Amino acid sequence: MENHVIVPLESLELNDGGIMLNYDKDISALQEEISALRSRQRHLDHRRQEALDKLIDLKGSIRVFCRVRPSISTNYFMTKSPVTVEQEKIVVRALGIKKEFSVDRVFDQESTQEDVFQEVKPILRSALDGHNVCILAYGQTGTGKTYTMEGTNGKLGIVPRAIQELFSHASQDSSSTYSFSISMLEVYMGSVKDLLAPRQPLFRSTECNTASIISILATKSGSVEVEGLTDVAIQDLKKANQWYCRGKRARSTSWTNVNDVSSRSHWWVDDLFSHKFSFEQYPILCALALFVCSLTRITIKRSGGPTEELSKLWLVDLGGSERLLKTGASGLTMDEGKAINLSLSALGDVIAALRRKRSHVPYRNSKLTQILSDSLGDGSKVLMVVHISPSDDDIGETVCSLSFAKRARSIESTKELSEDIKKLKQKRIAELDKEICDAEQELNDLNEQIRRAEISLEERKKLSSSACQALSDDKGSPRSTLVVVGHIDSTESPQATEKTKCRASHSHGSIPHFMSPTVCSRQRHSAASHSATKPRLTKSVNRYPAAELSGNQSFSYSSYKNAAKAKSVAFSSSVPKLKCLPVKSDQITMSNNSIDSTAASAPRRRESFISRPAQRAPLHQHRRRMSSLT
Ligand SMILES: Nc1ncnc2c1ncn2[C@@H]1O[C@H](COP(=O)(O)OP(=O)(O)OP(=O)(O)O)[C@@H](O)[C@H]1O
Repeated sequence: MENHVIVPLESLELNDGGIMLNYDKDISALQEEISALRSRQRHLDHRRQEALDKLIDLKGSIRVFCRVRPSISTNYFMTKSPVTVEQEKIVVRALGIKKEFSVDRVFDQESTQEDVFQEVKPILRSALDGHNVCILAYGQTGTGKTYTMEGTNGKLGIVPRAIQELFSHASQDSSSTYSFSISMLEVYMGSVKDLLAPRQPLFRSTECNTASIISILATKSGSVEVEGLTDVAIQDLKKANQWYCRGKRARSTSWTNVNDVSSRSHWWVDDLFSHKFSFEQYPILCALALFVCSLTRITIKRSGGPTEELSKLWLVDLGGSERLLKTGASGLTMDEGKAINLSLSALGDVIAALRRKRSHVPYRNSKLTQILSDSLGDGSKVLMVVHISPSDDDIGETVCSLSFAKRARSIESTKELSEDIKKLKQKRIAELDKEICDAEQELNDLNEQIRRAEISLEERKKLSSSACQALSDDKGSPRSTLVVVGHIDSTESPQATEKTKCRASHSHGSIPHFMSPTVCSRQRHSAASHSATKPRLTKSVNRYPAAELSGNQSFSYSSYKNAAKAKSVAFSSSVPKLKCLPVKSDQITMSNNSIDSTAASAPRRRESFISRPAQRAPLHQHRRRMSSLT
């Protein structure tokens, strides 16, 4: 079986040393092109990052959103909701009192998971750019924190969408290499439980409990490490989802173990008298269900730039404490209530201190704020989604949650911006948005260009090594054939070009391309009918008498010099020159219908030549074999 190596004609250079394959030059030209594209890509990405930073800072690096849960009341005579919303404002009316709360964005009852995620997306880009990011869901139980963060099967929440987005971006960004890892934990009454560690039911025994307690360390560089926390490398989206689901299961399992409670959401109201647990158990269950903060951490490692960047994306479902008051819990439960209230109020204090740019930020006041301390402060981006219920019954808790939100964004709420400044701010935000959009568009185009250049480079490299092999491997691969593909005649029809392309591709197969009788005979015809090309051919060859022409379909070179000159006349190519490989003249036999000396300036068409370095078969032998086929 013969091996055919297709070589573009332009890659041949003939000089005193012989016929050259000049792939190296072509490869280095492509490498240079790729490196120029990459440098443009880095520059653009830097510009995009700067614009995004400015945009996020302008919008506020601590942003507070509010989401209103749809009404779930089945009461047809339900009174009008006390909560009304505007784009950036919530108004609560009760007992003739009207309270207004400003937030950065309100998601009303009709808003979808996609609407929420669109607002979250820019902050994720920030995490990929190397900033620590923290997204927190806060609110009364049953208001949709888990729905927003996790979602349901058909309506994915922020966490699965964020994971998808990270992987999707990583696969598109050819300027950097990203690696991700995931950790999941719960903070409960000042203890930390590792959700991805080998499973140990939290409440089965004291040993299990203590085994789950992990300490929090601050490193010299200022970053925070949760000592002993399982951190799993996630190579792809599928693995990421598997680990995320495992963490979620570990979380629900702990509740199931205690009480056979399948969900932490609505069970407590409906099941209060449903005989699932005794009245004595109930306050404890409430406390457990309400006061656990669930945290998912995605660690992002980005390399490819001058330095390796490491950032954390925290996705936090905060426990709510309000229901405790309604349950009349006492004893242990009240202690738990205090613990969670401490956590949440500590978080409020931290956020308020950061908003006011205070020099002292009280991170150490709770485990939660300690864990999040390097992701809430300077250079980090924080997003809190406060959840409220539209129901009249929950008015007290709604006001509590909104007061918390107000506290978190205290600077903005106390110092309202004038209309002019607001307009200027909006204008600048729109400009930055456009800048980011344009940069992203250009980056996508660049990515595509780089991808194509890399494919060409790979092809060149493969071709180069195959051609070298075919030319140099006299003994080892005696039957390898070099098929030279080049442009010759600008007058050939597109259909013929297609056929010759096809022939070139078929020459990879077991029948050598020059043995294809149909194409040859067609081309013989074609060459004969194109009498205009003949004089040019004769002219070019006549200038170099050593070049032998046989009929109108093939010729062979008997001297390198002549061949080199003939080629330079017939195919002076603008394509970068490739790797030089000396070959004896009789190793290459060119078979062709006609050669047009004007081809260099004419549009290219592909034509095939055959070189058989190993066999060194003279041209008449080729013809004999061809005729024996027909
Ligand atoms: N925006 C929404 N659209 C549709 N359904 C919602 C929405 N928000 C919440 N729900 C539904 O309301 C119920 C309670 O929501 P969820 O369990 O997310 O509340 P939660 O605040 O996480 O409660 P807990 O604090 O107990 O975990 C769920 O059945 C959920 O599907």
